[in-house]
Amino acid sequence: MQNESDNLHGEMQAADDNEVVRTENIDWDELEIAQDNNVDIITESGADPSNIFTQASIATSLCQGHNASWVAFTEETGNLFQLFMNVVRSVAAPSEATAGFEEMVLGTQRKYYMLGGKGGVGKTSCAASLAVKLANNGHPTLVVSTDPAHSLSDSFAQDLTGGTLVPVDGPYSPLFALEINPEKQGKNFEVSVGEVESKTSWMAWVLGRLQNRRKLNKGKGTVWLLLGELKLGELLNSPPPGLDEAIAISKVMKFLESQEYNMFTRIVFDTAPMGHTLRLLSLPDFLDASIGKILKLKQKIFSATSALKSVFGQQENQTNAADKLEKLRERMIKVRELFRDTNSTEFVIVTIPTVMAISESSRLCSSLKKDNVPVKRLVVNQILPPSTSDCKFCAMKRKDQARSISMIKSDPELSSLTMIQAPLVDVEIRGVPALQFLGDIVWK
Ligand SMILES: Nc1ncnc2c1ncn2[C@@H]1O[C@H](COP(=O)(O)OP(=O)(O)OP(=O)(O)O)[C@@H](O)[C@H]1O
Repeated sequence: MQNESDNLHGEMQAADDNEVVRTENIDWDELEIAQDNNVDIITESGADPSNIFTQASIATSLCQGHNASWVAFTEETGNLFQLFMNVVRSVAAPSEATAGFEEMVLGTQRKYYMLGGKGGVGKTSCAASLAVKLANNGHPTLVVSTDPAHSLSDSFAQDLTGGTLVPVDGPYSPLFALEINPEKQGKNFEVSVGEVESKTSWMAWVLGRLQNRRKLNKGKGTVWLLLGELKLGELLNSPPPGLDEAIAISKVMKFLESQEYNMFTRIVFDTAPMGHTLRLLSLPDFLDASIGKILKLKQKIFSATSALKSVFGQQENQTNAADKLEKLRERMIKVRELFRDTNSTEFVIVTIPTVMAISESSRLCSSLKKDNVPVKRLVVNQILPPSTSDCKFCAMKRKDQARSISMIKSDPELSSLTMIQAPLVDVEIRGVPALQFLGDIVWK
């Protein structure tokens, strides 16, 4: 088998442009070699019908935007190309509404797409396939995972774990991917808060001593009281849910402002499972309250008398820590604004056709709307493709899925969204050609 595969690779690499190579089966790697070498492939797939979908999947990818073409046939049935293409068409177009991809691709001003939903529904595959499609349609694109359980590396079949932008090979326009570790960002926040806390505790102690000795007037006593009220330890011990991800997103926003990265016209976020994302949305209000206190305190301390200034020999460090927090708060406000900006941002909910997933998606949708987050599209992923010969299990599953889809249609929150139905495919969605294939089905 290994030899057969090696032979095929060699044959395709050695082939001249538009030469025809015959093979029984090709996989994604071979497909890439064929594309690179502009080789036409004839797949003699045998009479095994279970092979048809895989071959059809490869066929659509191969024919998309490349000079290579694809034909499959068996000796028994003759030319199966038409049959395969029919399968592709029926599987690729189960949806009643299209995703409105034309609108997503329109314009050169920067747009952000946040994909979110319950864990395991296919958020990452949908986000990565959207990024590939946007890049293939002329947009320099960045895809970022802020989900602590990253699967973007697996999806692109590339190591993206370094926390830096990694170029993805394949699409026509530049595509970069980034896995950002939200927990690490959260830790940096703890350090900043910790710095302020240790300094303020120390100052509180000094101020208390001074006040006891009646060296402070009433006004400075107020500063002392304020210090006591801060309770920064609480902030540290129980950081607000979603903080990690909020910081991660704000970091991305920060570097996107720099000239080096302003070429990106589409940014796709693969967000953490929806609980986190939801709580993230209320975060800036929390930060306003908590960091606001720190900032107020900073102003009070800085307007203190020169006698106090001499006491605070470490004023410089304290300023840095408070400044860091102030900057963080400003960035958080930007994230909140970004989440709510209808012109530049859209939150796409990804779900699967089960009652549980749809109920959760409905709650997510309701919260997003309440928070004024623009949400227009709902991807219902992993729908069983049409079949004429269902086993009992598949027939039951199909019935369940149909019921779930009608539930969406009558759901008060979800029914107003554009529903994009994406089929469950029988190949693993892994690597750029596979993502391109999925993208062409989902994002139309
Ligand atoms: N339409 C589909 N057909 C077949 N397999 C799919 C489809 N969509 C996703 N998958 C597969 O399902 C698995 C989970 O997908 P993915 O990682 O995209 O989900 P996720 O929602 O991002 O999960 P997590 O929250 O755990 O990161 C992967 O193995 C992926 O290849």
